[in-house]
Amino acid sequence: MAGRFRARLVATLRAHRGVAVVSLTDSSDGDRRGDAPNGVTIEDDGLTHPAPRRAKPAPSVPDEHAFPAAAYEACLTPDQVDAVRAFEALRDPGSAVVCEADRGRGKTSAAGLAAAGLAADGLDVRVTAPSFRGVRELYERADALLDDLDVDHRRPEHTRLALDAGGEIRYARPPDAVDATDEADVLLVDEAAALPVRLLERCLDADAVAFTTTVHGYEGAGRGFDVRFRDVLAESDIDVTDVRLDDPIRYAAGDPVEVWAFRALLLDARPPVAPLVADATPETCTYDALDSETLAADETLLREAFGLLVAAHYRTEPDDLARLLDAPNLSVRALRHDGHVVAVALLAREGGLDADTREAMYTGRRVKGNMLPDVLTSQLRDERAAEPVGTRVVRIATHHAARSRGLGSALLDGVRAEFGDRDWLGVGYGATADLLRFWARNGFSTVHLSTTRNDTSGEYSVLMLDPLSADGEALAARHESWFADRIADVLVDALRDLDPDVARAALAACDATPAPALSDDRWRVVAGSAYGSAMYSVDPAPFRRLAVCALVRDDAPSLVAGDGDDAGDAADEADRRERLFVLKLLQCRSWDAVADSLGYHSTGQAMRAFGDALKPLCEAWGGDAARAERARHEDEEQR
Ligand SMILES: CC(=O)SCCNC(=O)CCNC(=O)[C@H](O)C(C)(C)COP(=O)(O)OP(=O)(O)OC[C@H]1O[C@@H](n2cnc3c(N)ncnc32)[C@H](O)[C@@H]1OP(=O)(O)O
Ligand SMILES: Nc1ncnc2c1ncn2[C@@H]1O[C@H](COP(=O)(O)OP(=O)(O)OP(=O)(O)O)[C@@H](O)[C@H]1O
Repeated sequence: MAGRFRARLVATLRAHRGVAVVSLTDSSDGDRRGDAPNGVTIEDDGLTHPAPRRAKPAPSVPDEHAFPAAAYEACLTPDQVDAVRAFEALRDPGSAVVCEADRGRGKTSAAGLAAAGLAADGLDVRVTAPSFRGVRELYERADALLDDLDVDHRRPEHTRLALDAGGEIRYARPPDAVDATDEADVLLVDEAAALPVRLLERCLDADAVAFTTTVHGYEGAGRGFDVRFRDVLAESDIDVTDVRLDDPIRYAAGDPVEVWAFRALLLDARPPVAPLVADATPETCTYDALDSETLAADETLLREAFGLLVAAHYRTEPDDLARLLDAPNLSVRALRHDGHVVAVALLAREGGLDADTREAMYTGRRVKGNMLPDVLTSQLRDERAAEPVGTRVVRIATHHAARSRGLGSALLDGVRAEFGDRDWLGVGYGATADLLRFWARNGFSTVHLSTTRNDTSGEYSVLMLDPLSADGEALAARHESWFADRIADVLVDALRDLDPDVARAALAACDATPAPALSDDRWRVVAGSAYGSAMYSVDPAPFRRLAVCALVRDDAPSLVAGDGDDAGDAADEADRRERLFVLKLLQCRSWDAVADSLGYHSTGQAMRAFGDALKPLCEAWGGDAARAERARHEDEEQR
């Protein structure tokens, strides 16, 4: 049997009850049991005694209900009735519903019945989920219920169901849904655990919001719905109604195939329980290579390592387990405390490609398993990029009970030491300001920001490199300096909606040293605008260049000159001025929008802060031209 994943499937199929196993044979001596056709041997008929039966608890219409009775008559289980009833709370602004269930318990269908009930009341219902595919069931239930109710409705678009009398059900991708919470009366978030907590928090801006989540399965382990988002909900003043569906619909209770699928695909893999790793520190841990043979042979270790990787990522699929066990270019490294996995990294060997393959990659052929060199080669047109060999950190995660004590960094140190004979370490991930800081502190430098958003998380990806050899240095250096050169033009275009804090963090993490390189004429415009009444709008380019230098260079001065009395206030204002540079100079927003989003009292105040922020830059880099301009303005003021 080729492949550890296939071997696992076969072994678990044989070990689990309720799975029929037949062999195809050449002989015609027929079956060993009963009436199988020639050439087929039934090894196990898979029948269980008694056969699993779907319990048929009769759902009934609750005595009191706000949605039409037909919504409850359409339910298949009493649990589903309770869920639809709980969704009634959404008719009141300021409410939230959390509906939890295992797979196949009918939660998406319950949300569909509720959506129809709400829309029939004239409400606009916005539905979001990691993909539209996941909410087709919701639309089917809603459509059928509206038919039952004789409510006239149309489907003008695939993703929109509009009631003639008003009210609609409309799908939006998660990033778009959170940008438009004020456009609907109710927001329904399906598979909420598969979304980043940052987006879930923004969902709370909706008038009324419901989250449905899978308890088990990869999504249930996803980062943070239970760990962090529950706390956010508890601390908010929103009225939360919780409801849980246990009655199975898709399968019978205890269905052997469901049990087998859970086990074989590790749908319930979890990191070790917190007390086992609570005392872990870099000093108590061992750095271990978990090769795929070891993982395949040690179920507990596999569950812990895979469980941690799943918990660190929004969208895990069965393919990921197959890759972990079989992909030749992947490997797993972990820190273990008392044998338990407390931090884990999935690594890929990338690059080291010969000239022909590099040329093919350059001309557009996908060369599998080379994400980072591929982007540098095919998008950034660097045909030499795939020559050096590197280690890409595909995923890394530290147990939630042991974060921020140096374990993630220690694991990266171990990886760096082990793979020090390669040219680079690299990483690509959905950029957030916190993660950028984590990687920057670990020596990684920004070389690229993607120009399209991730459909589900709304994040832009960042690519970072940590060079380990002279070839790695050369690769990183040319992409760092190119990134610093081109980023201003990207921020005004494809990245004009990038969060300014992500932009700041990405620029700060870039190890380039761009030079202002301004002519004296241009320094006079900049200094004239810092110290006098010259206007930046007559020649924005030098200001934009200076903004990049200020945000990228390690030796850039603070944008708040002098040591004020209150260092904390000065640091806050320096942060705000950096955001001002991003929004105004790099993303070219209007003064009104900038003042508004940064909390300046007026555009005048924002403009003065802008002028003041330029002064330290003139002093550090402006030379004689800027000094002379300053002196002339000071003379003028004294006169
Ligand atoms: C490619 C990818 O996978 S990108 C996605 C990364 N993974 C995730 O986002 C999953 C969820 N997050 C995690 O698992 C973790 O937060 C990780 C992997 C990002 C970081 O792991 P940690 O073990 O917390 O890292 P580590 O402790 O080394 O550094 C994190 C912080 O601790 C601080 N720190 C480092 N060493 C110490 C120490 N000895 N004592 C106290 N704090 C420390 C760092 O300064 C850093 O500060 P920050 O949190 O303010 O940024
Ligand atoms: N009230 C209902 N009427 C008709 N079919 C239903 C109803 N509720 C559930 N089902 C059927 O049961 C199956 C599971 O339902 P649904 O997709 O709503 O569950 P789920 O809990 O969201 O599951 P998953 O997380 O796997 O998507 C679907 O195939 C659906 O067609």
